[in-house]
Amino acid sequence: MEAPYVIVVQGPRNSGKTTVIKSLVRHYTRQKLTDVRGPITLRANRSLRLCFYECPTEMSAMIDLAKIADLALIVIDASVGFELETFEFISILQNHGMPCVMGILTHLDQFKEASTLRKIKKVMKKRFWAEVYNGAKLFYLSGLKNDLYTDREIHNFTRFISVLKWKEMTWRQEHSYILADRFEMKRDTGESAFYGYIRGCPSNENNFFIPGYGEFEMTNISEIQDPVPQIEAQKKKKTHRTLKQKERALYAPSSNIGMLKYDNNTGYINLPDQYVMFTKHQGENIEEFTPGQKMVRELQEADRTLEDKLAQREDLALVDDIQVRAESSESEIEEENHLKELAEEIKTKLPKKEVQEYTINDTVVTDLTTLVYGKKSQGAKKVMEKDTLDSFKERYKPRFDSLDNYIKAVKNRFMAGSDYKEEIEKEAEDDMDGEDIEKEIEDAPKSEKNGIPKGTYVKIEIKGMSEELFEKIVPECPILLCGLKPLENSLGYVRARFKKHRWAKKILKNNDPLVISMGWRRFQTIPIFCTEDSGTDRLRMVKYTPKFGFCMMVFYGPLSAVNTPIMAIQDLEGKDFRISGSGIILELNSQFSIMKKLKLIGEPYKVFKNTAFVKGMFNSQLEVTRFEGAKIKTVSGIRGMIKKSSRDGIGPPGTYRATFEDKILMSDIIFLRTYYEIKPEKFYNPIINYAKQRLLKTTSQIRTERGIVAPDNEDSHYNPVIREKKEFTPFKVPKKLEEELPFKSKQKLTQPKQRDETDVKIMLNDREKKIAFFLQRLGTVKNMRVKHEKEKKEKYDEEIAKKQKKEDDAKREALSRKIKERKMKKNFHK
Ligand SMILES: Nc1nc2c(ncn2[C@@H]2O[C@H](COP(=O)(O)OP(=O)(O)OP(=O)(O)O)[C@@H](O)[C@H]2O)c(=O)[nH]1
Repeated sequence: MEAPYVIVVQGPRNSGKTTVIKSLVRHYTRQKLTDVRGPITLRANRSLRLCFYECPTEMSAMIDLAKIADLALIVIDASVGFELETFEFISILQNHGMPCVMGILTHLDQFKEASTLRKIKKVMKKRFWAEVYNGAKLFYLSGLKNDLYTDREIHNFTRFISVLKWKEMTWRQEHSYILADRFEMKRDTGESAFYGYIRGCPSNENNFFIPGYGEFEMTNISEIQDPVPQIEAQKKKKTHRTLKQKERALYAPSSNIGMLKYDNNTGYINLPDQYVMFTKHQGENIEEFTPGQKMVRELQEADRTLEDKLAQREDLALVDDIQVRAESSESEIEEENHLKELAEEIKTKLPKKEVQEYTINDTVVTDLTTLVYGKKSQGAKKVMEKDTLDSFKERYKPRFDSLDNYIKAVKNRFMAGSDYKEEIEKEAEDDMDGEDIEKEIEDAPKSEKNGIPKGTYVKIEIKGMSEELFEKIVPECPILLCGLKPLENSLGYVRARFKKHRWAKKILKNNDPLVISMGWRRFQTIPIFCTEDSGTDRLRMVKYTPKFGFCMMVFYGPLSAVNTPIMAIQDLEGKDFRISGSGIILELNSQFSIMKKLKLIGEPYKVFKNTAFVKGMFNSQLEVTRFEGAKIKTVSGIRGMIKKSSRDGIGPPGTYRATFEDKILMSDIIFLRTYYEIKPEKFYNPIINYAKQRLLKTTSQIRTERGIVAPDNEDSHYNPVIREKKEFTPFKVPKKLEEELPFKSKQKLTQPKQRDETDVKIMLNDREKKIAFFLQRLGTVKNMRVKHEKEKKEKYDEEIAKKQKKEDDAKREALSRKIKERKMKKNFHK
């Protein structure tokens, strides 16, 4: 049986998480929640039970809930857009197994224009798909009605939930856990009890780990009545699909449902006025009441207890032990007959010997609980009558010499202990065949071996949680009781593949503390980043995580199985994107050897042929002796070996003699590559929920807090490297030698033509050739058209110019004629 599926409703502040849960609860149960706190379990339909949990924005709660969510509802306020919490939560989900995810877009009523709304929906959907996966479901809740989302939209939404394919996750299948929906503390014994469904795998834990609180020893686990039992288990026949009103169930002990309210230790019944039936009203007529109501009213009006009343009556008394001798009534006889029939039936199925002990004795009436478990039962007491007991003893004399032995034998029958197994095995030799025994042995210890099955509602009592600690538990933050595997209880070193999150602002620095979420645990540790040198098994330390790629991370902490995902956070309460990176466990070990690369640099002191004295690499003769035989190299690539420390007088202390494969230059730099082993810090600090925790700070956090400037090392500055161009003397080949050389190696008078690098010949396929040819033709047509138009325009311009010229000539002629005429007139007057 599956426990109710956990639906985590997550979103930034005021995005509408509470309203979504309230609307869903109203849809499923027709009940109104006044506040939303802790897990809310309800029956969605005949075969589906759901448990809603509103996720707070605290990182710890987000991590814990992401680990147990079967469906994550991500509520996004469309009027604000995507916020960091949403991205963080999606990241955490992806890291811890990625359950089903659905998005809900709220506050859409704030967009008045339809076109804007359409655009917003489109943009948000695209972004959501990019973050989650292509095709992820995103719902639009377009507004409120009576402070809840509209029935139609919620109805459509729930249809998707009811047909959802719930994912199975490896981590959960291997671990059992409980999301506590109620908790209480027995102050006298100091034991605290947590109630919830067993999830994941069957539980057979002795200890439970509560993330944020620590590990506690379990004192008792008991199955109790399921507050929202599954209907299918009760009724096999399916009569209807939808739930009847009385089949709707809601269990939300931390929320206020109106009728029931629990605080840490007490439960209250809060009855609305319309349901108050038996409170006395003024002027009521008792004669109109039903007989039942009358009896209640009489009891309410009684002024003395039954005991007081009896005390006054001498003829009556209460007795503690009542001996019962059953008078055989008709129905009892019938029942006995039935039992006899049953016994006969058993006899035919079981071996004779086995049945003998259990033959139903119609005269034996006894308290089985006392007989079997040695405790007195709380119900009515029945005792064995003496004469019956004698006949009982008589009957079993041959097999059991005393009643005690018989009782012991019967007890053994009820216990899955060794006695039982031994006896069965012994009997099997006599008269049972092998198959039956195997089956019985298998059946007997099953409940012990496999634990309490998942989906069972249990009460878990633990000890060791102080009252002070218990007071700190609030239903708003999830309380998980997680089972741990033996490996997960031990500490050691973990090697993981790690990648900085692309949104983490800064690359992570070696030895800076990190909060790691791994398995059920959250803890702070000091990691060392390293890479695996290619071709070797060496782990080489790197100072920072790469900006984009993967690297290794080694840290100390509680162990988890290989391939368990991990997630790292540097600042739990930071304002920027809080997730620093993620990875996966590759290896567990008691120690890892990480090497730090060291490059020692020296320069030649004196150079002989292939031998040179090198100074500046070491400071003393002793240092040199440790490195005798080590390989060295010059920057120009000439390899060599350290031979011996130089004799006194040659060079400064630490100078040594080395041989090279070629003669080195005085200007060469010689370097020696060595490795220095470093050990990761043995630091592990579990994250707690119940108090403000002192966490280790990074160096940069301390510097910022105290206003300390980072030390400025001149050597660490990046300076532009300016290299003078070296002029080499031209290479001369003696004339005689050149004459003997083949033509290929002779110096050429003309240099070969330099190929233009940009001139790359493109090989076209047939289709591309066709396209190119077509484009070329189009180009020709276009060019012709342009040419034609140009000619036409030139012609037109020419004509216009000609016309203009003609007009100008005519004007000029007319003007000159006029001038001539005036002159002639003047001359005539003279
Ligand atoms: N106009 C409008 N208001 C909404 C919508 N959804 C929620 N609200 C309002 O937004 C406010 C916050 O809603 P809640 O459901 O309390 O949001 P929450 O995410 O639970 O808030 P916290 O619990 O404070 O983080 C309430 O006043 C709601 O009535 C919506 O779709 N449209």
